[in-house]
Amino acid sequence: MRRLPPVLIEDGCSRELLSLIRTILAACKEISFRVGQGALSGVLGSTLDENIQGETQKKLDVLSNQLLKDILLESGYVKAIASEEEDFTVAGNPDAEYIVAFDPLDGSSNTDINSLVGTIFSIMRAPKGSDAADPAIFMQPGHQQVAAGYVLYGPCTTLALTIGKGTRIFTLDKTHGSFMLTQEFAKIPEDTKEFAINASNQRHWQPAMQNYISDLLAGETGPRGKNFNMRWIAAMVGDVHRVLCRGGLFTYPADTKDPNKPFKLRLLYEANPMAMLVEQAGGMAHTGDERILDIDPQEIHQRVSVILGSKNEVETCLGYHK
Ligand SMILES: O=P(O)(O)OC[C@H]1O[C@](O)(COP(=O)(O)O)[C@@H](O)[C@@H]1O
Ligand SMILES: [Mg+2]
Ligand SMILES: [Mg+2]
Repeated sequence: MRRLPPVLIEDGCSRELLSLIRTILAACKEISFRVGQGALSGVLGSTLDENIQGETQKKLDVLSNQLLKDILLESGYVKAIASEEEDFTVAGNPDAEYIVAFDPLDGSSNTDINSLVGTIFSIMRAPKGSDAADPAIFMQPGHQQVAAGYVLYGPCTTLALTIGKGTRIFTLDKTHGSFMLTQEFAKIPEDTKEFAINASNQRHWQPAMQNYISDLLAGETGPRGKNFNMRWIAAMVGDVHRVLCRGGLFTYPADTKDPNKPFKLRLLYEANPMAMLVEQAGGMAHTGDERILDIDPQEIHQRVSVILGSKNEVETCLGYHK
């Protein structure tokens, strides 16, 4: 079984990018350990604080963010970082080549129930001559990402990673702390009978999504002529991992529940990296209006609607949006 560094070098990964990825993974190994300690870690439960997006921060959100931020900034490999748990971008080494956006702990409401959580990251090049303190360096469409990945802290700790040459899956060998290649190339089946959506929002969806989901639920007796199963982990990282493993459609569509917040998932550190991983595994990732990776971001915590997964099923869903 092969370790991560030689695999990435074979894929043409530069030494500097490899060092940056290994730096992120060093923090993720520490997060994996803390998450795995559960109640023994002393960091379950919520803080008294909210992030800039008005969401209560879990103690593990804050700890994971601090671990990633410290190790990345100390490494000298990043010019700037953007995080779900930071109000603004943070400047790093002005001479570094890369910038990193991350969701330190995705699905953090799952920490208290011993369910799936993960870290999602997106790596881009800093534009030449850019100022490390200028948030505009993150305003690049997702197709410019040079690498994207997530680390899923589940019964085992799994890394899905792409540097634009397919999506590979690694498993953390906790006996010696190395990520080992356990799936050469993830390939999302084009067809599926499984979908994931938070159905409690159903009455707030737009008509296109209402119609699409009601046709899935009608199963054999409806226009689709086949039965569909439904799953919802409440952590995008867990739902996308299932899609990478066995296909499916995952969506968090626009809704009218809160007129100030029509979308849930964040573009820079949730939708973009997941879209790259999914496309590199042969799937599709769309908002309903456009390809996620083609969106020009306007601000670091921007939210978007997400429809991703098995190609033919995403296309069918998009057919309802025309
Ligand atoms: O609360 P809901 O509607 O089930 O939303 C779940 C979604 O929210 C998220 O948990 C948001 O991520 P964070 O935990 O990083 O805020 C997604 O991972 C997930 O798909
Ligand atoms: Mg998240
Ligand atoms: Mg998070």
